[in-house]
Amino acid sequence: MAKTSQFKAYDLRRKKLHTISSPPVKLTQSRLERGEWAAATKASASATTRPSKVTKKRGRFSKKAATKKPPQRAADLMRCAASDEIECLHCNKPGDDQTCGVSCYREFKKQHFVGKQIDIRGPGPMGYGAYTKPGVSIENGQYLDEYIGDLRPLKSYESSSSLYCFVIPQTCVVDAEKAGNWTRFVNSSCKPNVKPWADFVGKRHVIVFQALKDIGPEEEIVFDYGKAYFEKAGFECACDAHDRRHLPGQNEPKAKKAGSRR
Ligand SMILES: C[S@@+](CC[C@H](N)C(=O)[O-])C[C@H]1O[C@@H](n2cnc3c(N)ncnc32)[C@H](O)[C@@H]1O
Repeated sequence: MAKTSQFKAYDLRRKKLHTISSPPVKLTQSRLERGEWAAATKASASATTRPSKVTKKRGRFSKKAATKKPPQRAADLMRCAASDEIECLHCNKPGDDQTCGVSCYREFKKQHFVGKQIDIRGPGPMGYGAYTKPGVSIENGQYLDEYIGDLRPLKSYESSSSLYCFVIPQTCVVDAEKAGNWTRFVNSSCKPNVKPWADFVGKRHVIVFQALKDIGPEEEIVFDYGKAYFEKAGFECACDAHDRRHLPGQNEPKAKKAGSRR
């Protein structure tokens, strides 16, 4: 089971570090609630194998669906099938290469991830946010970290009210509402400085954040959640790239102040 602890945030107004009330809890790797997966697997198996008139007549029930086992561990779920169509972000070898595996994942984390160089600050108008620490800079193109959380069945996405979900196509939903790492605090902006990618490292599915530009010290890390996120959430984006609340991609950017140069 993934280790948990609590997040600390710096309150700029009170100039004090405080513990953010739980949830969320801090994770070092994604976690999976086995009961939830067992129930989802059972439900989808019974939906597939329920004998309709036609299937009963033919006596053909889906054996595969009936025998499908729920994942036991997060790592099992995130493992992707070896294939020459996917490339590891660390070794750049195709996924069916024997030398690519868990060591690529460990090395990639060690070489790139900047979690220790990030501060959580807030609460502010958008709740908490993630910032580079004083003196820390991140180069354009650098991978910052992996988005982790509770791994939920894909089917749960539509009915979920969580505003912390990423979908890994054909795999699962990563939901960081109750638990995750610092990336769960990354707010949305129409002027993003990072972008999340669904990719592969060491035969594992990952969602990784990559810098879109050089990021300076004490700068907020932000990405563009996209219009669909705000439509599902039922509120508009309040980022400061625009004068008023808006849906990403819809409104004109902030009007230039009188006298400002092009
Ligand atoms: C993934 S969380 C980001 C962390 C969050 N600020 C917190 O304190 O937990 C997404 C939530 O942050 C807030 N948020 C982030 N970016 C926003 C934006 N551009 N406009 C309005 N709300 C935003 C919304 O409440 C949204 O549901």
